[in-house]
Amino acid sequence: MEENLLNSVIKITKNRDVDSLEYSLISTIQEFVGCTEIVVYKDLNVHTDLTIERSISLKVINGNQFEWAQRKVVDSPEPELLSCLRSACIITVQSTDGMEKRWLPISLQDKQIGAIAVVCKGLKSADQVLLNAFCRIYENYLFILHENERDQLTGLLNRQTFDKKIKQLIEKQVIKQHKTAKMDNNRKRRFSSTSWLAMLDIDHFKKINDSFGHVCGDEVLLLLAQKMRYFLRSTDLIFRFGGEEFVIVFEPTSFESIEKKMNEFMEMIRETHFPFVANMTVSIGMCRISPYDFPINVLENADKALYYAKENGRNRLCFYEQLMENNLIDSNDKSTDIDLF
Ligand SMILES: Nc1nc2c(ncn2[C@@H]2O[C@H](COP(=O)(O)OP(=O)(O)OP(=O)(O)O)[C@@H](O)[C@H]2O)c(=O)[nH]1
Repeated sequence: MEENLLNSVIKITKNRDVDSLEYSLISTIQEFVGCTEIVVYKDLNVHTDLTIERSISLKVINGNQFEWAQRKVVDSPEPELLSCLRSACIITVQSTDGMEKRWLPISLQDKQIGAIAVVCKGLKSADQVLLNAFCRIYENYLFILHENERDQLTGLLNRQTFDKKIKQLIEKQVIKQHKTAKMDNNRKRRFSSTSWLAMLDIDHFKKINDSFGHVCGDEVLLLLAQKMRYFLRSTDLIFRFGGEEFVIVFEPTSFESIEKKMNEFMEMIRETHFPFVANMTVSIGMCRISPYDFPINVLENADKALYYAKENGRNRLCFYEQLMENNLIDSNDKSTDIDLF
């Protein structure tokens, strides 16, 4: 038992990203505590209202089948989950059939950021100790990973995390493509939307820095990051690539909807009163993410579209595929300066 426990701690702390950490945590709780359901909830904290996401969950069906579910925003969180988040206390509810549901709070730098919910058949005190200990190990390790994955100024994902996240997304698309290939045509149409990548750069940002200093420039960057988190879906991935350049990876959707969404976003930025700047605008280059793309090619395509937007008036949204179709850029053009890590 002790050796198994040590091995499970080693397994948890071997992870190098938050998603795999949560997967390990749930598997370990299941192995040592034995629950019928385990869910990791996160408070996304992007809107003034609470926005809760189910980060990952495991359900045991018929005693031996496991059903994993991925990221999803929870529309109506249970009152016990909300109490757990607000009070930072463990909440337990017992039902008449002997089942028990327990919510354990998770904090990061003294701030409640989520909770782990488990459903079990009455927990012995040794199991309760174990469960608490696993949650604390997860919490400590989450802090380290969080520091590694996030940009210090804006709290957005950093450049180093991009490669790993986009590889995961492309892998998922390949699997989905294989599944879609077996579907009939009507269902295929519904599933045919692709993911998109946007590269966004503030126009004339240097002027803000030069006129008001870097601290004021930083404040503008911070406010823009908040606007992005507020405007975009919690499942879209937002990275700060450094300086005044941001990259967004969108969930699969049609060209029409992403174009509409990004035009609305640009309009919102134009209408926002940023400190020190009368009218701040951004330029955006976008491209599709296809299942067999290499991450660097996707970045290059978006960068070419962004370069075109900058060279042709700024304050514009340009799609790589449209520019190519209209022969406005050349696919062999090597004008981009993307870092290869
Ligand atoms: N405040 C602040 N400024 C930064 C940071 N990183 C880079 N910069 C500044 O961002 C500015 C980028 O300037 P340029 O690349 O010339 O771009 P621009 O002035 O936005 O012009 P266009 O992109 O062509 O519209 C430079 O002044 C950098 O010093 C940062 O973390 N904080």
